Amino acid sequence: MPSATLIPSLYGGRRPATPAQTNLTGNRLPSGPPPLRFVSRAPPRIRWGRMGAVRTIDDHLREVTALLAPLAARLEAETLPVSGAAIATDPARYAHRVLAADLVSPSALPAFDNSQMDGYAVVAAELTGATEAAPVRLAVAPRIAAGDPGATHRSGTATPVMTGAPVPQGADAVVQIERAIPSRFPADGETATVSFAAAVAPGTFVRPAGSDVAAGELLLAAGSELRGPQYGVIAGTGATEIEVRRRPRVLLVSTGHEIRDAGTALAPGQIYDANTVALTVALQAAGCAVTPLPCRSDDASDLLGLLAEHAADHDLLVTVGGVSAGVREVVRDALGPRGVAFMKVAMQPGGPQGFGMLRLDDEEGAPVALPAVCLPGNPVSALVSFEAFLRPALRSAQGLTAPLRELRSAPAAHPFDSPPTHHQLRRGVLNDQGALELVGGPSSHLLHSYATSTVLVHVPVGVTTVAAGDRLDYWRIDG
Ligand SMILES: Nc1nc2c(c(=O)[nH]1)N[C@H]1C(S)=C(S)[C@@H](COP(=O)(O)OP(=O)(O)OC[C@H]3O[C@@H](n4cnc5c(N)ncnc54)[C@H](O)[C@@H]3O)O[C@H]1N2
Ligand code: MOO
Repeated sequence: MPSATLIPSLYGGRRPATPAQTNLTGNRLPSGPPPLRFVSRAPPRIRWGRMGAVRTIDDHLREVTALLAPLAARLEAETLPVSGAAIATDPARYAHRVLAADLVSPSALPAFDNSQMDGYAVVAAELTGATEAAPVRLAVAPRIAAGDPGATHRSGTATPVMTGAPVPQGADAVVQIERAIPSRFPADGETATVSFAAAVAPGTFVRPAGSDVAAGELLLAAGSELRGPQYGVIAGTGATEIEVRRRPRVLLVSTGHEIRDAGTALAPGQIYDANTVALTVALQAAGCAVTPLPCRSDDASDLLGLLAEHAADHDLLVTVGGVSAGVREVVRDALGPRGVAFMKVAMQPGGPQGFGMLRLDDEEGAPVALPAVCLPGNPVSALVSFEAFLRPALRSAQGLTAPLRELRSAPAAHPFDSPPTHHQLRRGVLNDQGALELVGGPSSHLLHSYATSTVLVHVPVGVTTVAAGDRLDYWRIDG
């Protein structure tokens, strides 16, 4: 079985952050202990290559997280009604929401002591000494069903109670109907007695009031991600509305003059746009409201025109493509002179990256500052970069208590080589033996391989050869 290692650092950084550190855009990094720190995770049987000075995944994640951190203050609370009808009517409104403030339970769950079984409520002390040879016989009291008001228990009786029914005051245990003699409830109006051939411990099959959550107790902490169970327990306490964080509004601009929408005819050399769709879904799953506006031009002025029109309505710009070393790199050309830095992370895929506080004028000439994260255009590079940097940074900015995916480790199913100068994030699946099988090669155009994978497998910087059985870190990407 794969072992779980719930540590914050995924990848291993090379230098600790100091309180005075600033990032590439001049923003001061948070002081105190860095949230993501170097943890040596060298598996013993992996051969290590030479380590150069590299920008690690942790280094880059720390800076992207710092860039997005001020978003938190802008994501004010909004009220969300909670009901099955509201959720069924507008499911998108309820997906991937984050609680804005601690939620205190308005009532106790369960609200009253109730029965966990269909059976007889009794006073346990009255069954002391009951045996098959000498059963204890009690008169049957009027039946209590779920939804009936509570009753007061009379000594010397056993009260038929159904699952969820209030246990009558004074009774302290429930005996399942199967253990009663006879093992069926008397008919309506029938005067009867019931016998018990064994003692019962006090508290048996009684669900005490407040045993799940007490009134006034913390129900869910600020930063909780709301899924079915969370909405369920909120409704169960009787709460009808909650405060959630406003979604970050993300302007998603995939670039490239050769890119076209599916459904249109392609000229030679053109390709369909996979990145806009994949990243729209990925950003939505990270809680964002996404505006996908592709830029089908490699001309920086076209991109700047699009940004001038839409920047002010958004909290974050995510671009895809146009960041490497070609003749015209539209994102570099347009954003480089306006506050965004471009660099290489020692990671494959996802080497070329950009981020910073973009400063430009809107259509009316008013200055706008917008955090920008610029991902490389190869589809696998874009998605892996999203996983490694943007997803955790966005989740941190929304105050989520667990911004990172759970990191686990498992043995490699087969041997493979790795470039020692780069972290590798290979795509793979866990096989039936719990070992990691790679899917496809390392190249970053292999989107189908990514789409049929369920995990990202991390091979650290310095590793040249992985043998079958070497333990590697991985995290799931299928949820
Ligand atoms: N001389 C160098 N060339 C390249 C380097 C380098 O360091 N030196 N880095 C390589 C790496 S690594 C990557 S990753 C890419 C990044 O390139 P860009 O961010 O500039 O992206 P593009 O050139 O625009 O596109 C790359 C690739 O991906 C395809 N693409 C782009 N957008 C989409 C989309 N929306 N849907 C589907 N496919 C898309 C595009 O057609 C290209 O094939 O640069 C390397 N080159
Ligand atoms: O490193 Mo690029 O992001 O793979 O192809």
